[in-house]
Amino acid sequence: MFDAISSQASKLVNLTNKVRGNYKSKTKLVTITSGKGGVGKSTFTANIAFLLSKRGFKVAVIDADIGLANMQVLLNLKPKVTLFDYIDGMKSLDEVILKTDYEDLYLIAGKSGFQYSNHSNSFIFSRIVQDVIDLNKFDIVLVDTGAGLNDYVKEFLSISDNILAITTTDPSALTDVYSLIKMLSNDKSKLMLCFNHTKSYQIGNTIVNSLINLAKKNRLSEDFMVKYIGNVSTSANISTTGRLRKLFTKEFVQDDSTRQLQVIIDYLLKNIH
Ligand SMILES: Nc1ncnc2c1ncn2[C@@H]1O[C@H](COP(=O)(O)OP(=O)(O)OP(=O)(O)O)[C@@H](O)[C@H]1O
Repeated sequence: MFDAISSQASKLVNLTNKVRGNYKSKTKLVTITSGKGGVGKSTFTANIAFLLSKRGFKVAVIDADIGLANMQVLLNLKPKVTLFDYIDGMKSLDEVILKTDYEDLYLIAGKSGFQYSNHSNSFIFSRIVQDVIDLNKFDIVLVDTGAGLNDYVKEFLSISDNILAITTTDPSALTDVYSLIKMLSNDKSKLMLCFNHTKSYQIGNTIVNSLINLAKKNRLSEDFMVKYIGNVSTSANISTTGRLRKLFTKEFVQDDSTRQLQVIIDYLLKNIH
């Protein structure tokens, strides 16, 4: 299934490239996902976006968690327009790119309670990502996918080469991450992986090595690389700021968790293309 979606996606990208000629946007795309729900994916996305903007990059977040969008809560916005208004042709792209209270940080909001069946899966969602890239206005676009591996998530993954997965050490989260690895190994070159609710960097490293060994044992593609890029501890400041619609990386600059996320940003900036 992913193969089919992926080959459909690359056809679409080739077609768009032809129309665009040799023009290449400066915008880099990073897609943030998780196998299991509730592991902290949206919290990571919002705070990574903020830290990137503080480092001087112009950043747009696309809330692609179709049906369960909550990025607007973390970024403290009450959007009247969402990506669906653009997809349905009711608003222009500029009209759905919302300025947040944070300098150089923009949001294209999703919509909670959206019914999957309203839109058939025909690459209408991921096209907005390509259109934002084509604007050539942002340095980095972060796409926050839903949890799990439904067709919408697969669609967003298929158009991205920089994929970051968030997991915890929980066995069910690891099982889901391994399913993600298995799927991506068919036609991607790498997955960046980081651990939330994980105090020690070393624990994450040990688990990633076990996942790599399992992949070898199951003869997944040898060209596919899983790259461990860091960990974030459990912190009461993270849950509290989330509840207050604030960002822990802004409110608690010196916290361990903020420093840990900065390490992840360092890796991202050196390795995304
Ligand atoms: N390291 C952490 N320490 C303490 N609380 C955390 C941490 N990471 C996330 N949380 C809290 O866990 C909850 C779930 O986080 P979040 O909404 O980011 O997860 P998610 O993976 O995006 O969930 P979903 O699958 O529903 O989109 C939130 O209340 C958040 O504040």
